[in-house]
Amino acid sequence: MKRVSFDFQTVMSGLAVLGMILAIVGTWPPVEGFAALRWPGLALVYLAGGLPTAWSALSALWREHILDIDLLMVVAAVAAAAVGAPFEGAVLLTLFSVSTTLEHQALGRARRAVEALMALRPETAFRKGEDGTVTEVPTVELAVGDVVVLRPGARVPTDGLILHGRGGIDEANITGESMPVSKEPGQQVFEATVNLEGVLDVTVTKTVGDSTIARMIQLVTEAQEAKAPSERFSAWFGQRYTVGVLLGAGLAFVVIYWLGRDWEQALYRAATLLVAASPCAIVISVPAAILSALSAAARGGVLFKGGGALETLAAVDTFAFDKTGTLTNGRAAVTRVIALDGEERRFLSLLSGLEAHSEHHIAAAIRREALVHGIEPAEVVDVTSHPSAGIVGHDASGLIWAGNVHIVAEMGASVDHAAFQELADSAQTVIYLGRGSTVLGAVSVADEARASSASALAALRAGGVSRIVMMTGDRKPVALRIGAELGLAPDEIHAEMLPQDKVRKVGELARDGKVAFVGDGVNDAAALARADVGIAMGAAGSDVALQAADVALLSEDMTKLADAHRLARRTAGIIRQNLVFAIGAMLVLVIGGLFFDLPLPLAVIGHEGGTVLVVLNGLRLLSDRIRTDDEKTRPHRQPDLPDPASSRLRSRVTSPTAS
Ligand SMILES: Nc1ncnc2c1ncn2[C@@H]1O[C@H](COP(=O)(O)OP(=O)(O)OP(=O)(O)O)[C@@H](O)[C@H]1O
Ligand SMILES: [Zn+2]
Repeated sequence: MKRVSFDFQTVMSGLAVLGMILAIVGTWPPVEGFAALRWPGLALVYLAGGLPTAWSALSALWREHILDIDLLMVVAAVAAAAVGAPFEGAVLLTLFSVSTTLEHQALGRARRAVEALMALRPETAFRKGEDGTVTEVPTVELAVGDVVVLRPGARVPTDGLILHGRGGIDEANITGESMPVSKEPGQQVFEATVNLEGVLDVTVTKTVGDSTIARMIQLVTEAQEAKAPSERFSAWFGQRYTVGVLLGAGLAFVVIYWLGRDWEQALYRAATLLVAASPCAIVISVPAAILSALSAAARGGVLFKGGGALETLAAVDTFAFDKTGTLTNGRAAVTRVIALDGEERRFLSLLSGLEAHSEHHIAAAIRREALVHGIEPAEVVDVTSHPSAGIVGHDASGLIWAGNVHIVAEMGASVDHAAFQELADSAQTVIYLGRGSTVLGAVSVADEARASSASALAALRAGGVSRIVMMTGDRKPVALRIGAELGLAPDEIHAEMLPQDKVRKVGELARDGKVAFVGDGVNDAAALARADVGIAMGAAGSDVALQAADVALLSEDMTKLADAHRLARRTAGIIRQNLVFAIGAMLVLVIGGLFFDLPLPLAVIGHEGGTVLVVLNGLRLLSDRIRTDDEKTRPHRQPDLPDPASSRLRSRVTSPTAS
């Protein structure tokens, strides 16, 4: 439907240009003998350049009671023809038609930038059967649980988990990062990313319809429909203003006539004013910038759910961060295991059986610990999770629980035991496991700050963010250690917070300015919704968080967040430039039309030229460096490589069992 009208527009402006050439040849004195071409040429311009616009403007007026700005152009052209200046009117219609085509093309380019993602999907995949045979099937036929084989150089057909094999994956398509990420069994791979060197078996976790790319396309499509406040304003303004211009031009006609010019001259002046005062440039200046910025951001792995989120982000001066999985990489590792009865393996079996039911980063760390020691998780049923406290379930002998001191207190247990003292004094997360009111033991879990977090916070501060705070459900000592690594002051660190505490704190911060909250977990959803801009860690975060957020970061690289903030500010700046320029140009033309006998063709050139210029200015955002990962422009960037610290943590694992 869009496509058809776009082609129609191009053909019509082509015909208008042809008509204009005929009219020029027929009018221009040096080319004699072609005078017969003048009238058919002018007629063609009026028909091809004016009729479609008049038709759609009149039907909008009739059906939706909306006065289309384009109608002003047609009225001016007709008025020009009526006073014996059909040639000027034709110039107006031709330029108008050509510039409308250019605008369509330019905005279409911004839209298509995202649609190009679709083209990255591989058409077919190699599915491995039960018996190990491999068949090529269309990607759309893949079901959750299927195993596909990826050869080196192949694109990942849909989201999945690596079952066997390891190697580097180029994720630039969806995260904008040029640095390959090395992956091993158990890690996620995303649709359309490229497997570089390994042979991988991948278990499908999402069908093509639900995959990362499908989600991106959906988000961007929604974004294009959710209009930004300034966009709504210019539409509103355009309406009121168009009526105003029509009335103003009518008034000008009356006044100029009354001042003693003949009616033809007065009408010509009025038509010039109509063109000069048309707000086309003002109305297009905002969507041109926003659409381009949204597309650039999407290609850099930052998805805005609407132009409004982009505009609000530009005004944000306070950033609140969740800790686990947001500022830290969420790849926590178990550092110590204390079983009070000395039976470590049975203890880990019970704990991992309980944590098998949790999505929390801590739970994943505990499961991994059990796995590398070849410990079978115990059977635990009837599990409920207590957000920010722990998890409760039942095994064959009754109620068991795991979590922090909150859940210990809730169960009427006590951790006043010499064996736990060392853990409590450490700067690590401590999880107690208990049965009824008895504590069975504890594990400590340590998580590291993302390599990109410190530089991202520094970049945000450099970009004018005045307050940065960290909020976590974790213990104070852990929060202080991570916070110190990231250069946060103690009063910027808030620990032991329940989900509702985070919401309250965001509300408090919002009293002195716009607040962005960045989080990933189920426990962050309410704070994400409360903040002026909620930003979720997209690919790695929970679906609940993604749902509640206004912006999703698909990249693991935190500096993309600072880039997104910079892009938002740059967009706001370009919108301001566009509005100042458009209003300025309009004032010059109107003054020229009123007091300096500005000829109609000049008014037309000024008007259409200005409109095309603001569109091109907005289009500059399309190539913003957020979508590239140019090392030269990012001196501080550090990739999130598996850091030595986390392998140090794992070094106490003595007998990793090979699969
Ligand atoms: N599944 C679980 N198993 C054990 N303990 C848990 C579990 N979920 C939460 N907890 C306990 O509750 C604490 C707070 O959890 P919460 O999810 O609110 O914060 P977090 O995700 O650890 O940190 P952040 O708020 O920075 O993301 C954890 O540090 C842990 O002690
Ligand atoms: Zn216009």
